Amino acid sequence: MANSKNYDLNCLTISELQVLAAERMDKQTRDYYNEGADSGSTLAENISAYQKYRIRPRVLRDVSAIDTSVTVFGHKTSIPLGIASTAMQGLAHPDGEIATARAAKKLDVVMGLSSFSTTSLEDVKGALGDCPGAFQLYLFEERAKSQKLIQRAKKAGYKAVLLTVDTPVLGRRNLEIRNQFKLPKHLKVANFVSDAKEEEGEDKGAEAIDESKDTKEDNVDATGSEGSGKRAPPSGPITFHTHAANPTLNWEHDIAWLREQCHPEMEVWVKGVATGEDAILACHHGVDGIIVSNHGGRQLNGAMATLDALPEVVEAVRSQPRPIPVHVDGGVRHGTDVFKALALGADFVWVGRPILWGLAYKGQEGVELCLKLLGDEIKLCMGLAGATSVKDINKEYLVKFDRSGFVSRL
Ligand SMILES: Cc1cc2nc3c(=O)[nH]c(=O)nc-3n(C[C@H](O)[C@H](O)[C@H](O)COP(=O)(O)O)c2cc1C
Ligand SMILES: CC(C)CC(=O)C(=O)O
Repeated sequence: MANSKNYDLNCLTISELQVLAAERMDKQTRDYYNEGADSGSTLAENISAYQKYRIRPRVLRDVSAIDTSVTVFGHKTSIPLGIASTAMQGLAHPDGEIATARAAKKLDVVMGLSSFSTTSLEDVKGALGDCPGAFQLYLFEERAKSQKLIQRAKKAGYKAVLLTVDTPVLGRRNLEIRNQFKLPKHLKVANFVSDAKEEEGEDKGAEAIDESKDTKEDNVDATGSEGSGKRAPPSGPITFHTHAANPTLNWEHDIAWLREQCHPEMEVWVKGVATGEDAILACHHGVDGIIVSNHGGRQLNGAMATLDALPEVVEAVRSQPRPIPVHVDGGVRHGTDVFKALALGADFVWVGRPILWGLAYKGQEGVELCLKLLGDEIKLCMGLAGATSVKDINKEYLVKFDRSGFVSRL
């Protein structure tokens, strides 16, 4: 019998964690965390895409020692899975990103931190200690603000900047609109407090970043467009509805600038690539790595599932003279999903919502539980499939089913 004393018997799977978390979140938070854009079909397909593949287990391979470690951002980490950057974790639990960082440190897992965190990037890095952190960047049209943030991330010791590239405009999230999403007054978008203070004067700082003043219209249209095609760059206090999206982002103008700001201390990654063409451009523009992502199905609904986009990105990158690492996120809910993504060529996998569910369930302990469940599942899957190290996992371990149920080798 499995050693049950190490487990939370109320929560043995990520699906159970999702249910337990849902009971603990208020409606606005639950809807904001869980929804996808529009009908949510890309969110659903991110998850179901994993069911198109089955594992071909190999036997008699001596799996008495299994090594799940991999090197990411120059650091050897315990599992081939990291914590994806998700905004405003203070909504899930009072300890917010600090609880997540402590869990990451304890289990030696890489953490991505959102620009729009409710704890400052310095405090989060403090909690992470030597554990590697990657800072997710929304590059604002007003570059000076982003430049400051990049310098702060560098000084704090983040290993990489993950530039989010799938948000030229914000996707349409209907529950967020219907709920008239507002950051509760006790929370703040912590990385921009000092900007607000400088602009508005010390006493007005907190007020200047108060998302609770968002209007319904802000939620509907984050581009500032008035329907004429003309738009003004966002101004005033930095809130996610006004500043996260940047329709001017482009390869020529922004990537070289970002590399100059970050190198050599921090790597520059692009998060949100979903095609072979863009993967090749990423290589040409000298980025250090790619995260295949569709923002957890929160941006372009109707986009391919990330697992379906992964093979063309991997193939494109491998065709280049200087291949760069390829990571993937979206829909990962079990260790076997991680195994399948690795088998399709990903070097590493990130997980978003399940971490938020862990946080909502029990703060740091809940995030640890989430990571432990996934980590144990990865190790178990490797053992049962006959793979003793992550580098050995390749497409020979998979078959794919098509719609008619036909099974093919890859
Ligand atoms: C509530 C929520 C907030 C998010 N915030 C950000 C963010 O601030 N920056 C970003 O690049 N991605 C953000 N993401 C996307 C995640 O980084 C990641 O791509 C996605 O969650 C992966 O899908 P999964 O949730 O199915 O694992 C967010 C996702 C969720 C669910
Ligand atoms: C736009 C954000 C600041 C948060 C985000 O990326 C998300 O809600 O998906």
